[in-house]
Amino acid sequence: MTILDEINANKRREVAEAKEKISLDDLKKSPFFSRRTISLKAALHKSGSSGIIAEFKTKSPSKGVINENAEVTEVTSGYVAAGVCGLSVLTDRNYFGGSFENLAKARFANPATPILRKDFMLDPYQVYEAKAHGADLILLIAASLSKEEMLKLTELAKELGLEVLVEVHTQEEIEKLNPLVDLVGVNNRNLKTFEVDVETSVRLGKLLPESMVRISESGLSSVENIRYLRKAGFEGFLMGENFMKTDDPAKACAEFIKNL
Ligand SMILES: O=C(O)c1ccccc1NCC(=O)[C@H](O)[C@H](O)COP(=O)(O)O
Repeated sequence: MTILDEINANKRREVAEAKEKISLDDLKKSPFFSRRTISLKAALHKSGSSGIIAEFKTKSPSKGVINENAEVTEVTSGYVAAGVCGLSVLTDRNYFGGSFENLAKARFANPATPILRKDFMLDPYQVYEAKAHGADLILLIAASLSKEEMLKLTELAKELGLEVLVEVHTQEEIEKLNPLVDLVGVNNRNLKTFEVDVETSVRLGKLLPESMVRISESGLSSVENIRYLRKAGFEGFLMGENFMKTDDPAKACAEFIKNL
């Protein structure tokens, strides 16, 4: 069993429990449900965009505890002041220390910035949850879904006004993309071995449909990484640990963006 299999099995249990506690009708009553969402794609295409999508991530399966003191409002508003074009907030509690509370806090603090609900999405119920807690887009991990499942979740997200970022790590996973997908993220981290290789983005980037907005995810730690990936056609760069492992993630992010 890989870590992704384990996380997904746990997620299925969590979703079943959540459905018992909060009905779809209740999720639809959230004040966030009628909110107009913000496009990450548009933010990436704005002239002068840094392309950085900074993640609030306090722990991970590969690194354990990354930062136990970070406070979501302070860090995410600092990221926005630093010039990121989007935020990613983990909502998985067991493996990443995330929560819906963090997502809602980031939403309140950053009303004009696109926010990704970063979680392991397997069930349509989770798409409603994302909208109800203030997200603008969701992540679908191709390794966890069939082409048909991915299409259904994408259609629902689009219906609710959410953008869809599909994460791929292999050529076979690219075959699962559908025309409704807004952005494609190449994960540089192999979720079976945790090995990180930026060349994965360059290799798979060449195989992606021309029209797709490309995001490189994981293991990015230097300005040189970003320049190299920009030349390879990437417009977005999802970065978590590099900022979160410092005492002041927002300051680290500001210094990084200043040097881009
Ligand atoms: O980060 C992990 O250890 C991990 C393990 C299993 C599944 C997913 C995992 N990470 C999720 C992510 O996509 C990253 O948090 C994101 O790309 C940022 O990566 P990084 O900049 O390396 O923190």
